[in-house]
Amino acid sequence: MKEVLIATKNAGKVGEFQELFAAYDIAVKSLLDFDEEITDIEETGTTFSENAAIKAEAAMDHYQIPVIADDSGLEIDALDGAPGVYSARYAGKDKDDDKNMEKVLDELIDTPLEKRTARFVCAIAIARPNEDTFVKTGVCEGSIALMSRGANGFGYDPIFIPKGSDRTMAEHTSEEKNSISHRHYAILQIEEWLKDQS
Ligand SMILES: O=c1nc[nH]c2c1ncn2[C@H]1C[C@H](O)[C@@H](COP(=O)(O)OP(=O)(O)OP(=O)(O)O)O1
Ligand SMILES: [Mg+2]
Repeated sequence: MKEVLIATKNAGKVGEFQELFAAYDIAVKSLLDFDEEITDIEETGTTFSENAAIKAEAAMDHYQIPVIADDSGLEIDALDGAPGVYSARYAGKDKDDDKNMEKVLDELIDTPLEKRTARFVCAIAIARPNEDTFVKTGVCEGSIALMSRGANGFGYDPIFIPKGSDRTMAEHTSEEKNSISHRHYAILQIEEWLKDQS
């Protein structure tokens, strides 16, 4: 089975890529599998696409193999698109999912349900030695719940209700999430490349 390196240290993402790439017969390795630390890659871009390319290229430069990176996050309309590219570090550098969700819920405390529209965005970059990097994006529309519910998934899943559902993403099974997620839609756009790998 072919193996692909995902330049991420987020175990939640790794698990989803493992599930989603199984359909292409591709096994997943991540930066969590290497003892040797590639120093924390700084996400200095202003868009998900820029940050995905930065992460993929940094790891590709280091290992000299094709690398995939995922930069993703939550855009909330009532907060002018925040937390956006700052999703992981919204409540501070320690990247605490619970604190991040609490901050969002606090900021939306006076915002009624119909004005809590939001979306998950996922940019996936593929960087290869001596070739141009390309980036594709997927989106999952929804809204922010009034309180956190559910235990599946990761990140902001307990406060995100996908459009058309009455459950939070964290109340969806992984199979359900993987058929509607921003990550799923981004991966559909790199299908050709994935099929060439296996
Ligand atoms: O499916 C998702 N369900 C819930 N939350 C999600 C999802 N996808 C991204 N998110 C949130 C988590 C984190 O707050 C931010 C990603 O930030 P992002 O910089 O891309 O990832 P990260 O720093 O955790 O790991 P890394 O940069 O090593 O890939 O958006
Ligand atoms: Mg990050």
